[in-house]
Amino acid sequence: MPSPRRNTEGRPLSASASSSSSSPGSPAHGGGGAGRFEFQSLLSSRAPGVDSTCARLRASESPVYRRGSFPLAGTGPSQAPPPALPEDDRMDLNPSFLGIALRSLLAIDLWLSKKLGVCAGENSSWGSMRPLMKLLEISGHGIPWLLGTLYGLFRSDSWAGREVLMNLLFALLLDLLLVTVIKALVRRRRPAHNQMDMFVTLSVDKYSFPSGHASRAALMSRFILNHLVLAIPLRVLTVLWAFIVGLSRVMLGRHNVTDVAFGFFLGYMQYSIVDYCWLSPHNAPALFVLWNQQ
Ligand SMILES: CC(C)=CCC/C(C)=C/COP(=O)(O)O
Repeated sequence: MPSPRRNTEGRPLSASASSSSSSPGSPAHGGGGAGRFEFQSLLSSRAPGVDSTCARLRASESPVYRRGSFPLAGTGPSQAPPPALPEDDRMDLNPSFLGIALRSLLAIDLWLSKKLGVCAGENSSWGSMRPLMKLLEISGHGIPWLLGTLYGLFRSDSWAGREVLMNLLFALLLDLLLVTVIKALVRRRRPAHNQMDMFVTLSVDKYSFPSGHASRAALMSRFILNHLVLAIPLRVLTVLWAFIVGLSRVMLGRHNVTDVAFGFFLGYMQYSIVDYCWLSPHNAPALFVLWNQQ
């Protein structure tokens, strides 16, 4: 049996007040009004203890209602305008709309990621491209970049070269650290269609947010563009490589689109940190002492 409708102070509304404005089937009444149910669920999801009647009244007290466009708007002269709500209650609706936006974004993210995961398995529609995608995966993996940087650092015979490579090493380690911390905090599972057959992973790599490959690719390409004087075609190729590494993560089914998008953003920002804290023999002599002794 439906509970009697109440005013904002919790007192039952008069029969005329409760029946004058809502009819079965109207969104306000709840008979088949899908919009109302969504609205109500949003309100109740924000405040778990609030019952549906209370949620309905909150809806009737929204600014939309006060402007007269909501079906619960009073029609009789006996109906006084609803009392003003405390500021907190009036603000309540906004986070719900943010919640809807976020949930919609997540739904689109999952749908798009599944659609793009065309190399997720050998039997997927683009399964034959999987070896190429895995090659791209290795090109953005941390191990080759770390080993290559260490090798260059110890082989370099110029101070300028050592300085750049020392900062590249710092950038790679910072990236590894930040991605590990965020993955451990967010703990978003990899897509269900992913096959966990990656080469050398850390324990946090069972999580997918953010994509470590995407962040490294963005970081490396910004680093290369800023510190290696390259011809235009090579610069274009560098940016293209970063983009394709990111795309290949979704095509392999390793990540959702938002993991890769955030990975790109993270890598981009990491370069700004590296650039701001740029290490040199002047501000970090201890790091370069090894070569001073040679
Ligand atoms: C073991 C080292 C040094 C790095 C791990 C690299 C790795 C496996 C990152 C995961 O990347 P995604 O988050 O894009 O899958």
